[in-house]
Amino acid sequence: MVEQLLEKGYAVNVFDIQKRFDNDRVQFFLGDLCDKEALLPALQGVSVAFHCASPAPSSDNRELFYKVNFMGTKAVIEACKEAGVQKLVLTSSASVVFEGTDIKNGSEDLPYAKKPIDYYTETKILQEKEVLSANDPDNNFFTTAIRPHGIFGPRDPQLVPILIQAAKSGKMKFIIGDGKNLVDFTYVENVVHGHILAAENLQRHSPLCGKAFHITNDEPVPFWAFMSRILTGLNYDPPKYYIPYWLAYYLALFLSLVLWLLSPLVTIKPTFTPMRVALAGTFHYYSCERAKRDMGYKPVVSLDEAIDRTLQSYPHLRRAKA
Ligand SMILES: NC(=O)C1=CN([C@@H]2O[C@H](COP(=O)(O)OP(=O)(O)OC[C@H]3O[C@@H](n4cnc5c(N)ncnc54)[C@H](OP(=O)(O)O)[C@@H]3O)[C@@H](O)[C@H]2O)C=CC1
Ligand SMILES: CC(C)CCC[C@@H](C)[C@H]1CC[C@H]2C3=C(CC[C@]12C)[C@@]1(C)CCC(=O)C[C@@H]1CC3
Repeated sequence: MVEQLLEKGYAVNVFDIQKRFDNDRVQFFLGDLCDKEALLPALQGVSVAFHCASPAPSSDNRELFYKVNFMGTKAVIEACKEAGVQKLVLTSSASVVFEGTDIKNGSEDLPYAKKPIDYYTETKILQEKEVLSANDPDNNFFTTAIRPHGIFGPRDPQLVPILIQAAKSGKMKFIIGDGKNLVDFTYVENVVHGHILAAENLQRHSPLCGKAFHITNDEPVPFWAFMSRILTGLNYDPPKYYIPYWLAYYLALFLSLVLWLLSPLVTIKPTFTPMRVALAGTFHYYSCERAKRDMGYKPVVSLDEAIDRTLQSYPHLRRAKA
């Protein structure tokens, strides 16, 4: 996000809880977004704020999600209003409508999940509702939400590293379900492109005000074909045995129950959580027609090119050939 904004000639302030990069062209502010007072200096003189922070879904910490995604988002909104920021673009998630059952070409009109698959998703819903309802043209404050899905690309600490870690420990042997379920994986540059278009098109009377938009690669792929391509691209064997979806789901549920019972004694993070099994074994792809129509969105990097660039960016995860 920072790199594309700078490339387009925008001045950028970054607010984050840890400093993970150095760039002379960026003003960096260190702090917790739950602290409104800490946010204010970063927002002085700013016209657009992008709120992309969240604890990682794998942290599975209900209180932390509630504190950062819900209470923290309220603090971000208050701070934006107090500092005179005119536009707030939230990074939401397409998962706000996902309940663990198939979604095919889902539109933004699907209702929020009544039974979200985890605490992360539960608080992404609360967060999105807060941001969209804060849209207030009378006070010159405009809000919108971008809902990406399955973000991947260079430097992402989740998708490829978690997959390769699982392969290294011999856990990537099984295809969950029949392997035909289509899913969206979205290249990070397309996600960023959608955010910047949203900011540029968000203004009084625009259809973006108070609304959510899917941003995807617009090329749904079978979940297991995508995983296999990443694995083989980094010299790991693709999974080849099939396990029925419900068997995998109930095994993961049972495992999480056992680990919860053992949690006073030992903390173990399982690779196959019920949430990951649900994501691996169902259809979940979304239409980005509304973003095309209302902000002129079109993916700028194709899935093929995105996978190649991603594979090249992780030389340290490549397995040496025997
Ligand atoms: N990855 C995906 O597939 C998808 C992600 N999203 C959303 O995209 C956004 C970015 O996610 P992603 O790039 O994956 O995750 P990252 O972990 O890379 O980015 C989130 C950032 O938020 C920071 N952060 C967490 N808590 C706070 C806090 N209290 N105050 C300030 N900063 C904080 C994190 O810091 P630190 O790492 O130090 O905790 C991290 O730098 C999130 O809103 C996520 O919900 C939506 C759909 C799909
Ligand atoms: C062990 C394997 C079965 C799976 C390894 C890859 C997974 C780590 C990823 C596959 C789909 C990804 C995904 C997300 C995180 C990483 C995966 C589970 C999200 C949950 C991230 C946050 C969101 O908002 C939705 C994403 C859906 C897809």
